[in-house]
Amino acid sequence: MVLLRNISLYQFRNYRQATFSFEKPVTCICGKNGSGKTNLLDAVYTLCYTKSYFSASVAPTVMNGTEGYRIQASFSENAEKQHIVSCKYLNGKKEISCGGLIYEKLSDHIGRHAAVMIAPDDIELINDGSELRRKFVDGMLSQCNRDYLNALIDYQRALQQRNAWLKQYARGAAQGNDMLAYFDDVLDKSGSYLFACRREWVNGFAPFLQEYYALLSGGSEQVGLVYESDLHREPLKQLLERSLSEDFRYQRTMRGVHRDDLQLLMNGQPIKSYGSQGQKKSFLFALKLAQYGFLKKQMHQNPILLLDDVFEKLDQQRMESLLRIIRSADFGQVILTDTHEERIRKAFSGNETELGIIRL
Ligand SMILES: Nc1ncnc2c1ncn2[C@@H]1O[C@H](COP(=O)(O)OP(=O)(O)OP(=O)(O)O)[C@@H](O)[C@H]1O
Repeated sequence: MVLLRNISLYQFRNYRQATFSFEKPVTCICGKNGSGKTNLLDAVYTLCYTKSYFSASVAPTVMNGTEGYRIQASFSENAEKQHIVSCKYLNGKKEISCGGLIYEKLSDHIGRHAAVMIAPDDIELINDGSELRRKFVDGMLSQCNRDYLNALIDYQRALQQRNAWLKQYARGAAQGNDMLAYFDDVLDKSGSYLFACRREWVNGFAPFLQEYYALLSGGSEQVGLVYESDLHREPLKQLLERSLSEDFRYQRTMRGVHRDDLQLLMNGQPIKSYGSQGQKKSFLFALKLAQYGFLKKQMHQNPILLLDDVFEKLDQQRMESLLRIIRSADFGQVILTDTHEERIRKAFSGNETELGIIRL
């Protein structure tokens, strides 16, 4: 099992310079509000995914008043085999290396180390629009399928270029349909592949979701998910041709896999509209644990589970269920944060040897 052994942060968020060790299967980062617990989890996430979980742009992750950051961590596969992963950001350029080799493209690092984060604002995955759910699926599939990641990059680039072309055309600054035909070819090839992968993914993912929901809630509700896409009815090429007049009118591409969504269902009804707050929480945790189960199966490695402040928001029964699940043999390294050290110690009483504490 791959384990994170230690991590050093330099000018990352509130850390000028700090090093932390992880010696136990479960590590709890304890400290007062604003002491940097979430930032430390985010540093671990950044080393796995090449970017922050919490900030879309890099600027907020660089310590105020400085020009860049460095995060470096040691991972071990067994007692003899260790390797260093390093992420450096300076003057607008990010560089990642693994085992001393610098990646040509940051995306080449995706899939090397898996992590799953559960954070308080994640409930948006259920309540907000489709973009977050697409990102959730894309993040998961990009981790375990390089062709998916490449197709996603191609699709997004062609989509941006097509939208820019449509705007130029409306201003009279672009002519001819050669470029449009080229964009449509790229969108068709990459988009059709994304669609096929997402359709297959739903079938593999759903059993994990159902299993973890039942374990967490102990309830009798049936949960499920439906992949919604126009491509179920029509090939992408045809769809793009048919919606072209609409695209010209709105100056952007109105149809395609960038409009796909996931319907999250409880007893056949959308959980967003019908679920109680408690059911939504259980659903969210089940989604994330299913992400863990799916990645583990596809990548043949235990992702690192990162739990930010989750016990604060859970009732006693869900907290106990979650602890039982993450301490089972299916789960590897867990790093969590809590303001109350006592709460965590109590939760682990009888299993103290599993628990390490980092005090900030
Ligand atoms: N780029 C940055 N430069 C300097 N400080 C930063 C930067 N980004 C965030 N911080 C500081 O980090 C602190 C927040 O850290 P973090 O969110 O990790 O705290 P926390 O311990 O998780 O808190 P809580 O228990 O409230 O969730 C804040 O004091 C914030 O001002």
